[in-house]
Amino acid sequence: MDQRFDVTERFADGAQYIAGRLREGGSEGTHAVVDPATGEQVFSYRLAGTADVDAAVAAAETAFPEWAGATPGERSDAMHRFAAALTERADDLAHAESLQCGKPIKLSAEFDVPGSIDNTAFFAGAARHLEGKAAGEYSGDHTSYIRREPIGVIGSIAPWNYPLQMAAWKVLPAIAAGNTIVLKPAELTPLTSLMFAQAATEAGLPDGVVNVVSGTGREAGERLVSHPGVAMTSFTGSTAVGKRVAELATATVKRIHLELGGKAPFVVFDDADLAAAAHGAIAGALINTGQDCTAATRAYVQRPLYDAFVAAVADLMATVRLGDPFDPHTDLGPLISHAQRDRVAGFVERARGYATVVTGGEAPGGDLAKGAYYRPTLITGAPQDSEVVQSEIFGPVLVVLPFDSDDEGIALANDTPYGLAASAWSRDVYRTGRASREIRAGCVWINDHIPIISEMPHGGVRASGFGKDMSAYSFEEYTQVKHVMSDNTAVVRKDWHRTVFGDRQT
Ligand SMILES: NC(=O)c1ccc[n+]([C@@H]2O[C@H](COP(=O)([O-])OP(=O)(O)OC[C@H]3O[C@@H](n4cnc5c(N)ncnc54)[C@H](O)[C@@H]3O)[C@@H](O)[C@H]2O)c1
Ligand SMILES: C[N+](C)(C)CC=O
Repeated sequence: MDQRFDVTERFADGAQYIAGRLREGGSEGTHAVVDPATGEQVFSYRLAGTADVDAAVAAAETAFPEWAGATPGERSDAMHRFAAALTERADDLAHAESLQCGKPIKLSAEFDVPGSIDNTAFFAGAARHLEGKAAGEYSGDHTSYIRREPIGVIGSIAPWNYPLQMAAWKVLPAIAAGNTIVLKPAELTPLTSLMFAQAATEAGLPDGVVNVVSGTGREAGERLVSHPGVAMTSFTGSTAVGKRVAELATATVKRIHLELGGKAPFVVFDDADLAAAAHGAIAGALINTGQDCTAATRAYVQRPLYDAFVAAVADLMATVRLGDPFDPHTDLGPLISHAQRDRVAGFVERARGYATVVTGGEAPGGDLAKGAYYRPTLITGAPQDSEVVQSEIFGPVLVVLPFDSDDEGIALANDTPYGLAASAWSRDVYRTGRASREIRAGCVWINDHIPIISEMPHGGVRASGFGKDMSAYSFEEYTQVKHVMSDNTAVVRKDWHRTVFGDRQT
């Protein structure tokens, strides 16, 4: 463990952040945050029990009227201060993110943290842009107008792969719109969500606007989704858990937003820039050790480029530097846990029975043996209906398959239950245009794979869920539209009353 960041001291009061202060969880259980690069425990905390969730929801309910009643400009000012507070803490945030996830520090410092700060600044601006239809006399006798209102207390649940970014994506549009929130990060990775909430308080957001409960899905998560005081559930995680969350949220008629798993295709047409595509495949497949919902997982390469693409990707994979996440030269850190490493290895071992493991397919030895590391892995020859092509592996594994016609490439890209992201590689604008129209996904990149930006939405279709994170679309997810219709005629018996009462005099 890196000694520059004393987690135990920082979270000595506990890992629940309720009404503007840290406190111990009330569950019987404890949970250890483990540095996956070493297997050593970083921090142990008492998990949130259902009473902690209830207390957090109560704090959010108490804070709601004042926060919802603040002007958009006041909320915006507070969120600009929030962005500044995060900027001051950028190094600590990057450090904590790498410590709890095993992410290379260059990824935390150059992607996760600045991206989250930029999101905060974006939603500070979005707070002042409430969209609606024009007010007007649509019936002739009445003036109609739209109010865009906050929903209430939001209960959000996040995964472990990008804990800070996920906290930002859940919290920021919600509070910009005037809601208050209870966030449950994954139990493996609570640290940066807690620091994010602390920064909100330090920036002057009222106590109870942002609360964090650190607990398990079964106990804290299910209570949060079922809680009668929570008006909306927003969830990011696996499709399997998302289905359970949807069931629970539906039982209490909550609005739901589900960001679920992915199995992104990477379609390379025969006129593509081969070197660019091979580099893009490495970056897209290996970012965050492949633990990325939008990671390139299935490369479909048109036959004339297929052999050269496989060779180029295998060569590049051999140059990827696995190592200490805190070494600025490290490209690939460990997986989140030894259990996740073993899960990934299980997919690869089973694939040996029906496909070819071209490179990788093993954990490294030597100094890295105690961490949850796994070598970048390239698989060919897997049938389209096989497990490695159809299931989300969530590790540094890329499967490459050939295709012949453009029709076939697009059909194969669409042939999994998921629809989160995809990319198409070609120099021909008609081919990439067709791919962007016909591939069923929430995002299609052209000649790139992975970049995201605060102004544009992220979210899936089909088994990848529904709803949007980031952008003005996400802001709208966290507001509800109310129609106000005001009579202007001031007569007792209006024309339309005859539709109900007829012409009789009463
Ligand atoms: N679509 C996206 O934007 C996006 C982004 C990041 C990750 N993901 C997905 O997340 C998954 C990896 O993350 P994970 O392993 O943490 O996912 P997960 O579904 O196991 O857990 C996600 C969260 O749900 C909680 N949870 C578990 N069981 C629950 C229950 N019964 N009720 C309520 N909450 C429960 C967990 O504690 C965690 O906080 C992958 O499938 C990945 O694709 C999707
Ligand atoms: C958050 N994002 C889009 C970078 C990756 C999702 O796992």
